[in-house]
Amino acid sequence: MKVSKFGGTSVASADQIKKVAAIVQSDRSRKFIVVSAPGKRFDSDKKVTDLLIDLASAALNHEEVETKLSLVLDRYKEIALGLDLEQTICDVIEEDLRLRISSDSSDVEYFVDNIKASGEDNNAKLISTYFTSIGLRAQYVSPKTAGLIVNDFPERALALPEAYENLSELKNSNEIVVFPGFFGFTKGGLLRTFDRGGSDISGSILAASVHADLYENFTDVDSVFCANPRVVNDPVEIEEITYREMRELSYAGFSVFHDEALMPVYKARIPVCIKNTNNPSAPGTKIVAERKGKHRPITGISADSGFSILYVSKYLMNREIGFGRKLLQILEEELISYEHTPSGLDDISVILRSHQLTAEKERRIIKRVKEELHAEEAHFRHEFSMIVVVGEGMNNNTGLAARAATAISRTGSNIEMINQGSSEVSLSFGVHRSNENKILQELYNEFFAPVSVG
Ligand SMILES: Nc1ncnc2c1ncn2[C@@H]1O[C@H](COP(=O)(O)OP(=O)(O)O)[C@@H](O)[C@H]1O
Ligand SMILES: N[C@@H](CC(=O)OP(=O)(O)O)C(=O)O
Repeated sequence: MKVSKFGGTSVASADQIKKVAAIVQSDRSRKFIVVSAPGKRFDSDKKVTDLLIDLASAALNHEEVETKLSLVLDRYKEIALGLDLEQTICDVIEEDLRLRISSDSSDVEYFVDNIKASGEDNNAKLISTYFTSIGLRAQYVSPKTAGLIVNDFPERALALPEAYENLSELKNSNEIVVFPGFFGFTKGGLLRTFDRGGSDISGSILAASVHADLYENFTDVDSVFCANPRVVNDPVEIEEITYREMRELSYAGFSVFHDEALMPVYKARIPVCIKNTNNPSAPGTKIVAERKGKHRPITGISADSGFSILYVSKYLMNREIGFGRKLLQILEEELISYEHTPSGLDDISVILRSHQLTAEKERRIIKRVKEELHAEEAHFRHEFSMIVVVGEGMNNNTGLAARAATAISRTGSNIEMINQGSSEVSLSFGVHRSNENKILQELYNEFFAPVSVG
């Protein structure tokens, strides 16, 4: 049996949801359907999740909410109309949203998560109503009743082990289960959402829980490409990719599949297939434990912005026992996680995601590093991107790092940091954000573009 997740673009309009229904009808093993909130219908459109975030912030600031509420409700109304559904489902959605907006907002994080999650929750209700209306035996299942238990981390919750046991009960369902993605509940019953794009995570948890034969992730592209198709024109399609490779790539920019969605299916050894709702007969990309046959040393190149570098230098740092630990502890106490720590004899750089910083946090960190660690120099630099070259074949291939560095130098860009992942499937370059796209293009030309002879 299969768990099939349909992303925001796949459920953005009535026509898209009709395609989803046809996909479900065409294969009886598609028993678990995980859905996102309605996404973008066209490039300049707004995702319902973003409309809901605007709505939550207006409510929190005691601003007028009716206009923002209508923007959300109109999306569902349009979909319901296009699917010939009765008004009742829109009334259910409106009542639900009004309840969420008028709820106690003293716990701001809970209030925002609760409104954000309504996007998938109400869409799942609507889609199961539509499935039933066309004769499919389907039921909406709430993550609360099903027991998708998560930790108490607002906006970035993680599933707890008991979630898998609870969800495994759904295996016995005689009907198609329509399950909203993106959120779960703490042991105390509080709703918490996953990271943005987290419906992929819900699908993966469900697939691992019910021991699915396949986890299908339906989106709006025929496959995962070896580079972002929004930057590189017509990139090579990836037929098969390993969990390790996909984790590295999706972590650093392949937004097509959330990196946290890999762990549950990886542990349960469930293959994943990324497919296109708009072209379901295309084979898609398979994510597997091991690839067979011959393949290129490089599988993909990703790029992601939003990184900062904390640079610290102190003469004889290499001789000082515990320097690195103390430095990282200062970050830990500011609730900051880090990505890489390239170092020299007398200096160290800590690469981290900029969204975790505030001006106040930066000031405190620099002060402590100078006063407590007696660093001679400590400062933050911002606006960096990470370019990650990934491939299982990299460790048997000498010269790849040199080829990549030479390609980057052809763009005239400076490399701020190089890190060869200890897993030996990745090589990361820290570069200034303004150079990100031209570097990605040049690396693509180096490793993937066909060489013309003659
Ligand atoms: N390497 C890549 N391969 C395929 N798609 C990619 C890649 N990198 C970025 N994307 C983007 O990811 C998009 C699909 O992800 P997303 O917008 O989250 O879809 P969904 O709404 O289905 O969840 C594609 O439209 C594409 O622009
Ligand atoms: N709707 C949520 C969760 C999600 O997974 O969406 P999508 O499938 O559109 O990436 C978001 O926008 O973050």
